[in-house]
Amino acid sequence: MMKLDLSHALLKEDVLSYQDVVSKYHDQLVNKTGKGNDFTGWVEWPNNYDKEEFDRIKSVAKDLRDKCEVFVVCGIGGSYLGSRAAIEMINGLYNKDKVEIVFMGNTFSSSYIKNVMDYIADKEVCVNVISKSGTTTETALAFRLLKQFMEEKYGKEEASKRIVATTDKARGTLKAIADKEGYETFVIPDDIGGRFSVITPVGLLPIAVAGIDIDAIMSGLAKGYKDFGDADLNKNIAYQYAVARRILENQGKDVEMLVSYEPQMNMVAEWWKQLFGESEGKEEKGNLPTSANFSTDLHSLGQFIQQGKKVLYETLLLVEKPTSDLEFPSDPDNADGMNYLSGKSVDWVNKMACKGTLEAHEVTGNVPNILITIPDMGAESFGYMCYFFFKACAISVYMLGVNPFDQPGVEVYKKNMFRLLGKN
Ligand SMILES: O=P(O)(O)OC[C@H]1O[C@](O)(CO)[C@@H](O)[C@@H]1O
Repeated sequence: MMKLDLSHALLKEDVLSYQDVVSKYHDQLVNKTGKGNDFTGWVEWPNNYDKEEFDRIKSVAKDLRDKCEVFVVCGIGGSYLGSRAAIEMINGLYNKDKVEIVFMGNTFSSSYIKNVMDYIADKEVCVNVISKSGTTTETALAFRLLKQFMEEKYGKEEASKRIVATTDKARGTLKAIADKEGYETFVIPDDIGGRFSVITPVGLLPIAVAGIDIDAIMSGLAKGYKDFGDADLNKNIAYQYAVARRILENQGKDVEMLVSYEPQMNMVAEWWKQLFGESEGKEEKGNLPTSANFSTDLHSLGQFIQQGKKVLYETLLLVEKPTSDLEFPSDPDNADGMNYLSGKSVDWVNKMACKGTLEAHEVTGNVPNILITIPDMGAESFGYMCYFFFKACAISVYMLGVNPFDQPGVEVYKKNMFRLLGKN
């Protein structure tokens, strides 16, 4: 389903020579003996997720789809990136589905928040507020505004039927509010951290409300579980990718740029950045995860990649089959001189741009390229890809000697902000 090609990665070490270290960390991950083992619930999730809750997600989503034109997802970080990534990847950027998904709670920007509130004012609205901790300030601030908006628009009783809370089973102020107001609730498992939570109700409810087949996501996840479950590096491309990242870091490459040639994959890159950035950016270690969309960004960042400081490697996240394609027309005048492409498919042009760029960056620019190819941008591929990156991330970060599953550094800004806001 997915392919990994390391032949353009300019690796100076053999990936397979890392078998012993990979086996050690694989054992720690699956036996829950490694760092942060309290947060490895995602490993077995494809087998042991709560099937009753899963069915409830589908029926609640159907209900919400009947009720609303706009579904507001209120969350930040892992509590919104995964669902947005899936929805944009699978549905595309200008989707004509009857329900529009809008994101809030991911910023303090008053301009953005007001913009959303004005936009939804005269529409039929339902809300999903999502927070594992139940105390995240961006989400809490936006949700208070949304709650008041919903109660003014629909009255308290109807509003409470249109708001769904996804949060911890017992902790946090969001759980207390949900209980008091009688909201439908979904639980974020204790042992799955935010950046791994797209495969739980956190991601699955908004994705289902967007009309996407979440059974297909879980089936892709199960296939990923099977294909990326082997400690043997020869058989596990997720682990090969994990090792290649570390080898490139040893070669002085401190920045990993995830590159896609599909604009609807941009949010997948944002999701991937949180996954790798929060997992490995600790103890002054780790690659900086960044991203670009080609060919668009070849006209901005392309110059740096080709000839700038040699700090980065590219990880191309390629799509074999586009969601749709079109044939380039001929024009008898040929005033634009583009007839050389007449009859060709636009996706073929995109793929030739990719081929030419790979050669330019790798051969002329000496920039290593890791190639990951997914078959399409469907729901099953999304689930499969999630499991690939989860496993790769865990092993790659264990190889750095740090805990992949915490994020202590994020607290520093929060502490300063609370002091300035006068919170006690
Ligand atoms: O779901 P919560 O608890 O609101 O957290 C949102 C995000 O904030 C962080 O905790 C960082 O502060 C992320 O790890 C998390 O995904």
